[in-house]
Amino acid sequence: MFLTKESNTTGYVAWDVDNRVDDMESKFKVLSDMVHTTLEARKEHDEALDLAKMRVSELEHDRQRLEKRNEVMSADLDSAREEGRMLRHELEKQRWEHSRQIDEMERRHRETVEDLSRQHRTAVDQLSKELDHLKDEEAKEHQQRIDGLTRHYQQELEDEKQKQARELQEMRTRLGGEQQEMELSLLRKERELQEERSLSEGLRGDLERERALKGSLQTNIAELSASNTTLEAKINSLRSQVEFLESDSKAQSDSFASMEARLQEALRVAEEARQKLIKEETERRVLFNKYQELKGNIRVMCRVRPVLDDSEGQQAQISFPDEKTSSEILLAGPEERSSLGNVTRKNYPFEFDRVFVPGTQNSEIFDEISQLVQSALDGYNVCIFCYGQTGSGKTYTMSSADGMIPRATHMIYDTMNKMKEKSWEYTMDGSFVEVYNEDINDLLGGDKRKLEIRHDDARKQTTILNCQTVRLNSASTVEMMLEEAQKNRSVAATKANERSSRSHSVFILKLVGENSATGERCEGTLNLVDLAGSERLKHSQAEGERMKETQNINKSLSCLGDVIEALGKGSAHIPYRNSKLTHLLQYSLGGNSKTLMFVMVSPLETHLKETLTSLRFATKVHNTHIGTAKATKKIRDS
Ligand SMILES: Nc1ncnc2c1ncn2[C@@H]1O[C@H](COP(=O)(O)OP(=O)(O)OP(=O)(O)O)[C@@H](O)[C@H]1O
Repeated sequence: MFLTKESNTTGYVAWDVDNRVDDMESKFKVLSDMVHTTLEARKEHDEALDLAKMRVSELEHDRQRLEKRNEVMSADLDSAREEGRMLRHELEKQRWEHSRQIDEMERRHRETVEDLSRQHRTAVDQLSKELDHLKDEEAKEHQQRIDGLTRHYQQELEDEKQKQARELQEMRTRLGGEQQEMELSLLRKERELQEERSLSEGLRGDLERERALKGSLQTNIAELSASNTTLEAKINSLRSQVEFLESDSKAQSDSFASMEARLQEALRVAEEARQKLIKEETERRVLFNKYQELKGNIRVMCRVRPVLDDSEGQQAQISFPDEKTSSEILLAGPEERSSLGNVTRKNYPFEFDRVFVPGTQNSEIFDEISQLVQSALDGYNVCIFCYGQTGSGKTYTMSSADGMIPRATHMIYDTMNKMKEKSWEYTMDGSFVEVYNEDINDLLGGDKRKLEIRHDDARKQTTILNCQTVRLNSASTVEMMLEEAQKNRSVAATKANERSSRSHSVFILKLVGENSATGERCEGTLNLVDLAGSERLKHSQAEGERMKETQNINKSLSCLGDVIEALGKGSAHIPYRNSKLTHLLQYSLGGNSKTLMFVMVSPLETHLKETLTSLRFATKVHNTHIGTAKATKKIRDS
């Protein structure tokens, strides 16, 4: 193929010479620029080469200079080495010289020391000889002084002995006299005790007499009120006669005057009888409470419930040996098998203030405690407990329809009404609480706020803040109150009995009496306490809520025991605050109050162990003697 004018090769057009010349020229220019640049670079390289060459010759010069210096320095080093060797030699020489001198000095020093020690030993020997001599002299002198002092003190001792013997003799004589006097005063005291005993016997007699007197007074009152009625009838008939006779005759007016005089006389006799009655009542109170004090302020009674039906199981062997005093109970313990196979039973006798056999009715029980209810009316703080295992009859005794609570309130009403004749006006307020898991709950509903215990130390009274109190002014209010309490207790548990065995219930009656004639005022409290089932003391396998309950019941029952024990011992600190129950009953347990504990006993063989535990606890309480009670009574400021 040939290039033609029409050839259309990109950037190359044949026959376009001018363009090709321009192109060539520009290429040539580029080439000449390149040559020029290369030449300049070469010139620069040449210059750099010259410079390097110069530097090489400089370095060569330096190397030669350094070599020369090196030679000089190695010559110096050689001479220094030679010098070092000579110095070492010199040092060795010096060291040898020194050690020789040291040895020499040591030898001389040793000789000096030996010399000195020889001198020292001689001096010490000399001194010890002198010391021995001095010691001998001193010892002799001391011995002489000791001998002198011994003689002197022996003389003094002898004198003192004689003096003591004389004094002993005198004391013996004096003691003999005093002993005689003591024996005499002991005899006197015994006589006084005898007299006190006969006085107490006398008091008992007095009380009996007072009782008889009271009976006769009551008959007198009845007679007087009968004669009063007759007199009133007479007065009426006389009045009509007077009206009739007032027609004016002298005889009529005389007879009217004599009748008037007789009437006045009758009224005066009636007033005298009334005054005497008031006085007798005050005396009765004093004698009655003295009699109570003689019996002791903590009393324990035992009640055995009957077997309810055959399905209850085998009956335990319980007997009541002393029918006369009704104060003993004898239990045949569980069967024990000896190694020879003989079966025996141990006997467990217990004695209390009173033991009630299974058939006893609530009315009989109440007869026994009515005196304590009377004490509450007389201004004492009284506490009646029911203690025992579940199902032993606590609730039956305390709050069944004819239990102690309704009976006590009825008796109080009757007494309150009778006391009005003797110028006593009473008010009775009741509250009902339960202590469950160390919390106090209001069994009468209340306002659901937390209950708090408040003590008034001056009045020896306790109040429960936020607790509903009901003024009990009729028998029906008590029944309504008990119903309400039972309802609230049942709400708290599926079975009412279940709850009653797990909590303590406390029925509190506050009694305030005022006598308008004598100005006397008294404030008493009657607490009726149904305790939680005591067998829970043992059941510790319970869990959760039940475990908490069991622990709280255990705690409060053992605290009750501790409080009674501390009171019996007369301890300075009584641990009332260790449980809610004892804290609540603080003023109703102890020296200033009267306490009665009922220990309830089941008649069944299966409950034998629990029965023994309950009776042992009750015996501990029975053996406690608590000091004299005092009524909260004062004469009103006039
Ligand atoms: N003296 C008695 N005469 C007749 N029945 C009685 C007597 N004592 C108890 N009972 C009956 O025995 C049963 C158990 O008595 P109660 O509920 O009073 O026992 P409790 O000790 O209060 O038990 P808990 O600790 O569970 O409250 C009741 O059915 C009750 O009526």
